[in-house]
Amino acid sequence: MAEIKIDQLKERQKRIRNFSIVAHIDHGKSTIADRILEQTHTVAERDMQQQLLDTMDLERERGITIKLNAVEVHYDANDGQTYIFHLIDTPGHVDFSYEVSRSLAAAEGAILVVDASQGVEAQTLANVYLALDNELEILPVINKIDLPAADPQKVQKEIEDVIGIDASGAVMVSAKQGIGIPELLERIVSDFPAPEGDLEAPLRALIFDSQYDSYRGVVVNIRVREGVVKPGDRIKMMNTGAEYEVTEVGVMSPNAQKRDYLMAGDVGYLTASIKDIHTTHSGDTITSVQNPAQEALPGYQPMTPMVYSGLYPSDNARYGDLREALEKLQLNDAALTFEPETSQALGFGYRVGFLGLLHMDVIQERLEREFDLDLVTTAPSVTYRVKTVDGEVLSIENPSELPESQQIKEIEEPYIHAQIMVPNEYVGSVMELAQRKRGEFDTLEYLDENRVNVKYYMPLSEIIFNFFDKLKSNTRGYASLDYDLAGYRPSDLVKIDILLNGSKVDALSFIVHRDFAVERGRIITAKLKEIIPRQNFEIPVQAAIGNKILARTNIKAYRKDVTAKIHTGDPDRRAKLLDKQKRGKARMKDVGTVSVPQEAFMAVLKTDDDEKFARGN
Ligand SMILES: Nc1nc2c(ncn2[C@@H]2O[C@H](COP(=O)(O)OP(=O)(O)OP(=O)(O)O)[C@@H](O)[C@H]2O)c(=O)[nH]1
Repeated sequence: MAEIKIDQLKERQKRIRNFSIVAHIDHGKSTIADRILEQTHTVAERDMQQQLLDTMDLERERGITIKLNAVEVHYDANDGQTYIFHLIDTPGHVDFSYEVSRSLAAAEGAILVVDASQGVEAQTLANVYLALDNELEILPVINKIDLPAADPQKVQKEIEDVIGIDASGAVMVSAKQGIGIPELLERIVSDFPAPEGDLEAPLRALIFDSQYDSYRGVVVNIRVREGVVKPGDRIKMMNTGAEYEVTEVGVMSPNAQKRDYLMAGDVGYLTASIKDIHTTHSGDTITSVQNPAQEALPGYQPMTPMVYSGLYPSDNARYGDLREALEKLQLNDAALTFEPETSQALGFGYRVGFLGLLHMDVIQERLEREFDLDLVTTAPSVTYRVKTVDGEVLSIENPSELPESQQIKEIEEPYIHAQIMVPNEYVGSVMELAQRKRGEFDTLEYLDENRVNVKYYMPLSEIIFNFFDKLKSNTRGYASLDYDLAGYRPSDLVKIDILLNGSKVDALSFIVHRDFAVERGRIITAKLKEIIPRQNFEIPVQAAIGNKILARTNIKAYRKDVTAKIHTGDPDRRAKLLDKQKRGKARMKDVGTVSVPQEAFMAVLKTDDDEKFARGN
């Protein structure tokens, strides 16, 4: 490779713009990103497909962004120069806000997208504060101006009143119809600063993500802060101390493109035949072995999982595969934590920490799809803090580990501070729901004449059990929610054990407020009766606190052969049914003498839906 000329690099650096797009979910980030790729001819028209940056199948299927994605785009501006954009798309769901904060740390600017018909929502605020914390330049964009319900002027005023930033120059866009995109591209050049960063200083590059590739080893995504890195350089991870020789550097555009070098200001990837996944951590700094930097860059704050659940392979022999899969996923998902645990009912598995139920769902699905695992998952639980009579303080992530009640002095549970933005007319039903979920009212603020921000303190455990879905359905989809952890508070909590055929099934235990204990006990036994298939003996299902039985029902003896009724002789149909039955079996766990399907372990999550039936209204 020809020698790198520093003057040329300096010239190039002035033409770089690194920015991220932040918004509330569904306000149109991914569509705007698609339009930018299209109008800069980064993707040939024939290859253009919707949501181009959502590369995971899962993202496309669900229409949501899960992972951040960084893409290099070349833009020929009106001033005759070609600019290099690094566009970092980010997720909007509250569970993935850690991805947002990591991408913001790699950018100088943030495009703030607000839907012209919806206005400022809870995650608009949360994300814009993250951007302001990272000292990013903010460019407001009002999207979906084509919608009949669009009111851009009102939204402009709302951005100023609620967020407190100048929105007079907001770019008016319809990503769907391509309106306003040329102006947006010009404004990226004029409003966002070029990156700074000494090109001649020792290399310092922040790792913001990585993936495992079985051929090339770990592919590390970096933002270069200082210096230059190129193939052949010897590099060192400053925290883990591991050293490697760089084999390739490049950028995503949107597919991988090799480059001769990456320099201060660039966002790209690097490979170095890294086979040991334990040496590469998001938030670590890469430096040069020959000319090392003195100090690492500030990393990321470690994430605190909100919920824990037990993950067990259906086939116990695949315990090792599950560990390997979790380790590989962790590379790509810094918020994932796990520790081995054993269950009498389920055998060897892991207690895995997640940022929320969507995160849990996504991880579970990725494990099954990308690593071909069949999993049994236990119901999620928050971390309880237990003070014992001996003066010990225990952290309990698995309900079955709660000590006997006579050992417990006090149980504390995590609370959150929730902000719920909602039109006036729904305030009543939001408050009713929050109250029912043991919420404690904090304040109510008017956003404008017809929208309100309602704030509550609530137990986290109530939020994870369907609160968001309920909030949405009670407000016809208008409410948006954001929350922060707000410490621990003592609560009158009890553990409910479930007994099948007289034996306690540890993986089915759960913790609940004493006031709801009997009701939940009844609902869950009824649910389990529905879910667990009849067997050739009668199975009593009981819910108990200690030795006290709260509820009991029986699953009658009976064995059903689903194919017996098919007299058509259609071998295809018969084969299909048998196949379905077989696949269903893979998800069964033999617990003592009873076969329990996966669904049963999640039944406690569903108990909430049936509360109104239990109450008879
Ligand atoms: N009418 C109209 N619809 C739009 C416009 N921009 C985006 N949409 C639609 O709004 C929906 C959400 O758009 P996305 O781009 O997926 O939103 P997002 O903010 O990236 O969502 P997440 O990736 O899930 O956070 C999609 O159905 C888009 O087709 C627009 O300018 N006008």
